Amino acid sequence: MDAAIEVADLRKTYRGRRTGEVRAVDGVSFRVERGEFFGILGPNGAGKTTTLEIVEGLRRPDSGTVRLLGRSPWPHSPELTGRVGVQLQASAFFEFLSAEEQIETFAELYGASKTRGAEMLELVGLAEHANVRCEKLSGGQQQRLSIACALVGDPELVFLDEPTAALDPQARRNLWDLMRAINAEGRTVVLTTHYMEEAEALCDRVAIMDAGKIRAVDSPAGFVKGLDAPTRVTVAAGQLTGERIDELAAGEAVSADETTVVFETRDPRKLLTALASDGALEGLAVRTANLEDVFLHVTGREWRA
Ligand SMILES: Nc1ncnc2c1ncn2[C@@H]1O[C@H](COP(=O)(O)OP(=O)(O)OP(=O)(O)O)[C@@H](O)[C@H]1O
Repeated sequence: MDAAIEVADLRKTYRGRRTGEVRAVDGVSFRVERGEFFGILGPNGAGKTTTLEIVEGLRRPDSGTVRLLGRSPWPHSPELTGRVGVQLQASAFFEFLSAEEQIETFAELYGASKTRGAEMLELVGLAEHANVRCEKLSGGQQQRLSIACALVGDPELVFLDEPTAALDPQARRNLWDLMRAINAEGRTVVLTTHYMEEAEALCDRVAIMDAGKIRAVDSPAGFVKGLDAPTRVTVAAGQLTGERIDELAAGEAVSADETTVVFETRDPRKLLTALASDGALEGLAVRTANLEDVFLHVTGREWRA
């Protein structure tokens, strides 16, 4: 079976009078398997949206090739229409339509039934707001409606471009559950995000993008493991003697001041067991490496989303 997406050496340069030349996409290649939850993670301006638009067939690259479910998305391929769902920005809605009218418009476009439209509103938790005009929906509700519209044609592959941008934490978590459910149904999901924890929580694999290039692709756990970074274990000072601190550090890095003792260990389980038996767990905080550390390692720059 063909891969869901195969992208080879994509390039796109924008030329503006004020901005000059911007190499938005600068030699991007990646492959997404069917059923995968694939993330493109990068700070603002990294080139995520441009990449996605090219892959979706909405924008033409200067060079490079894209295969979407085994076909070229450019020029427009009618065979891909129902098979691929693209989440449009909520601002693309007709604001005077109700949620129900909006999804029915999309359903018609994709040749889906009105019933399917109603089911999708139900799925994203908007059934009770079916008669509310789009402009009156909250930000989170509009994002959910745009996801419902992307799903109405029953696509195999769904593109979501920063779906949780500007949402409050609760609305974001709700959308995470929805995205997980969409993927669990067997659909391939491609998500762009500049939220580290979102990529970490949802994606099977993540492409880290910066300045028009994909710097690395791996699973979140694979990235962190590859870093081989120590775990930082912090406890409140005053619970351990200096001698005991050295003993527990067992030759690994440790720092102490008046308020805290910070161990950097590659064997956190052993250290935590020892701290527990010493009764020295007050103020305990454990921090393992995360994608932020990975970004720094991969790009040489601090994360600046
Ligand atoms: N239509 C355009 N004309 C000129 N420059 C553009 C255009 N669209 C994007 N750019 C520039 O190309 C670069 C990549 O933008 P793009 O929107 O693809 O990045 P992004 O990673 O999606 O960022 P964001 O999260 O801010 O949308 C940026 O420097 C941006 O200013």
